[in-house]
Amino acid sequence: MKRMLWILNPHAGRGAMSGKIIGCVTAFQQAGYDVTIYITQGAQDATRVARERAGEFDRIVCAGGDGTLNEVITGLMQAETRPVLGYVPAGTTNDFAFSLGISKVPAEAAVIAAGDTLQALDIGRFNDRYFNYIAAFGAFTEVSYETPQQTKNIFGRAAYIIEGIKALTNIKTYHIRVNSAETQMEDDFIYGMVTNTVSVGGFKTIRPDGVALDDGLYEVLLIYPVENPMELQWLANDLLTHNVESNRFAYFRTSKISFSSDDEVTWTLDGEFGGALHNVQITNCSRAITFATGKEPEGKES
Ligand SMILES: Nc1ncnc2c1ncn2[C@@H]1O[C@H](COP(=O)(O)OP(=O)(O)OP(=O)(O)O)[C@@H](O)[C@H]1O
Repeated sequence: MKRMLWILNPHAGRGAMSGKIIGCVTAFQQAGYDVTIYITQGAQDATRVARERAGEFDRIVCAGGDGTLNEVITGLMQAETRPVLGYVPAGTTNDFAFSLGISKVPAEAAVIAAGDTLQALDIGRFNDRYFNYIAAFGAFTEVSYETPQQTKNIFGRAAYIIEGIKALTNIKTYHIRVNSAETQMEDDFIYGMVTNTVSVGGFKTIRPDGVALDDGLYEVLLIYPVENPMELQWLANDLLTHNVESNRFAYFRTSKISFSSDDEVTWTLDGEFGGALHNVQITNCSRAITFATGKEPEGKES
């Protein structure tokens, strides 16, 4: 029999998994798996268990929100062998899962998690940590925790965030040196994000050729300071209309990028606190994780 480790955060999504476990385990067993369930006991427990036990199983399935998924992926990145990863979303937002066509209904997600539709995913290495879909800094990073599902892409997401902070008067500016093979700059920024676009709830991409989750590239968006509410409005418009020629932000794609600053910059990784840091090195670990997904994972839906 195939062996599965199911790592489950009992508190994710305010206990969203309670009452759903029988349906999920049934789906796993019907797919031919002998299931071991591990209930996480606190922060970082999912990372430890994934790292230590990955080699014992044919598949690992995570049930939780973005935070738990991030922890499991971190554990897999640190493990010697990496079994296929399945995901039963049980958080409050689940941007990442929906962009991969994974069902909101746990028993349906379990069928996908145990299924044979597989997709390689790029994983971001962020100093000695990892992220699945987004690393961001700036004044609005708390807001980005709550990005709604209808936000379709990197620009839409940023524009939404900016809409949300129009009432704020003091937007902090960060002086940062940015270095990648494609771009070197030193400037003031109010916000920045490095993201695997499609996975930020983004079914549409700004490039007609589409953006893949396994192309080894991240999209980088760095927003320059705004002086007044009118400029903030123009910035939001440029983002919403995908005006990549705008001089209000810098936008490019890269596989490796570093940020350094004299002052500490607070980052978020997949919506969780990523640290207050002077130096950040981000590398795209191309196709590092094989993920069990639903249908049509990229660029097809809206
Ligand atoms: N037994 C536990 N008790 C308390 N916290 C836990 C436990 N197990 C895991 N955690 C922590 O809970 C954190 C939040 O989980 P997660 O992000 O998956 O759920 P969520 O916050 O409800 O979902 P979302 O982030 O999608 O809104 C994880 O980062 C993890 O460290």
